[in-house]
Amino acid sequence: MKGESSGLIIGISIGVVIGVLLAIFALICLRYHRKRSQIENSSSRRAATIPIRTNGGDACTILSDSSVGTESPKTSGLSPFPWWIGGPKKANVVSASGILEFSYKDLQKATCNFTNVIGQGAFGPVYKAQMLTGETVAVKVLATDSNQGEKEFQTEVMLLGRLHHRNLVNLVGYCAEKGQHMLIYVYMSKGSLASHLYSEKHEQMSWGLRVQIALDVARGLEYLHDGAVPPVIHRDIKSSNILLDQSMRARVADFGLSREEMVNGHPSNLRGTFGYLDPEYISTRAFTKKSDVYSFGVLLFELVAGRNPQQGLMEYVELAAMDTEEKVGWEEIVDSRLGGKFDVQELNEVAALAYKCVNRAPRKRPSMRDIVQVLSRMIKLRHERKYRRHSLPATPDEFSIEMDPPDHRSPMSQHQRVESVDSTADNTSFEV
Ligand SMILES: Nc1ncnc2c1ncn2[C@@H]1O[C@H](COP(=O)(O)OP(=O)(O)OP(=O)(O)O)[C@@H](O)[C@H]1O
Repeated sequence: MKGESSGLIIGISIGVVIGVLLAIFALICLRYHRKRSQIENSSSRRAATIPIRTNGGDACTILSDSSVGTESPKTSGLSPFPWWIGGPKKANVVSASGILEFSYKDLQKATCNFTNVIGQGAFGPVYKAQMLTGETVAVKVLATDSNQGEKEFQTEVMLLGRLHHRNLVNLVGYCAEKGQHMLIYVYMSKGSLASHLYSEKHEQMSWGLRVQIALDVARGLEYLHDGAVPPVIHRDIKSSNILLDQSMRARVADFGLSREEMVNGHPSNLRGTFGYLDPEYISTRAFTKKSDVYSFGVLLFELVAGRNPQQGLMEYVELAAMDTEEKVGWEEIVDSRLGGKFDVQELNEVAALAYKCVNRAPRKRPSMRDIVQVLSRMIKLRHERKYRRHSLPATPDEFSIEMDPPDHRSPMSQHQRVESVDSTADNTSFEV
């Protein structure tokens, strides 16, 4: 009798254990299917809503529409962040916007316990992170004293995640753990335009490169103003927010972040950076696309003159403008470090364009689309001149034209560059 009852107890126990195991298994299967369909939904939702420009070479190659698969990035070769395949398990959850969520632990490892500082901004420090796959990203840790709540942060990430362009420093992921908010961006190995303009440790930038950078920035802004849905106003265009990649192509950083300009540690109710701020915005407090155009105009003058807008650049420009006649006479302000190696006509056109951008009356300023047309036409003409020079004997005054710096880009990216010049060929007749 005793033996029978203990047999019964053992039988019931085994039954219960098997039952529990089966229930756990069923739960795991259910969760797996739910997660899979969630990822599929988010991917297809994203594919349908991301405003991706396909004209010319402007479509982003990192997170483009075609790179978004319907599988989890863990297993799919069509991951929105392809190099992450096979990375640590917890780190690649896809959020609703299609942006990857990284784990704090992995970022801690990748940044050598947050010691690889590459910069410090008003939001907080920026770290270089070496991922296990060998890829490098930049991790921006947002200040913990920020008032931004979890929900606002997720909303911001979702909004940022929609914006992709080859002239933007694209957001690739985020981390919201241990009370920290971090944004993970494409790593720009050559640092900021400001450091190239003002730091002794960099080589001087040629005139040709400066115009190319201006066009890259203009294209990034044109996308934000006219390509993104809804449109985005940058609000803080300045040389430290322009970052350069390995081949010195420029991308606009820090777009879409909500932040107030701090004065002595207190919010000033103004957003942007002194020296680049549209005077109209200062008086009306209304920031428009044309306020970005104003800041872009200041940036153009900065590229021409190699002077810091926070150290009297615009006063210097206003003085010089007294001796100019639209597209004539701007040589006076050119950066002496160019050693006279610049195309006089291009210089005058760029300066005249910049002067239109900083017009006190916003409606008289050109749009970013107009600006892209003027700059791309200038580069196209330069290419044509270069081509002609190769096929005809050079005339004496052509010797003063500065050649483009040698292009160290890959054959693929060189091809894209030619495409981007050609893509504007049909609509380059606009004159600002
Ligand atoms: N994606 C990136 N790749 C490489 N370096 C970066 C990247 N993002 C930022 N940095 C570096 O970190 C620095 C600080 O960047 P951050 O955007 O936080 O501040 P900032 O633009 O310099 O100033 P502010 O916050 O006042 O706008 C940059 O100047 C740059 O040198």
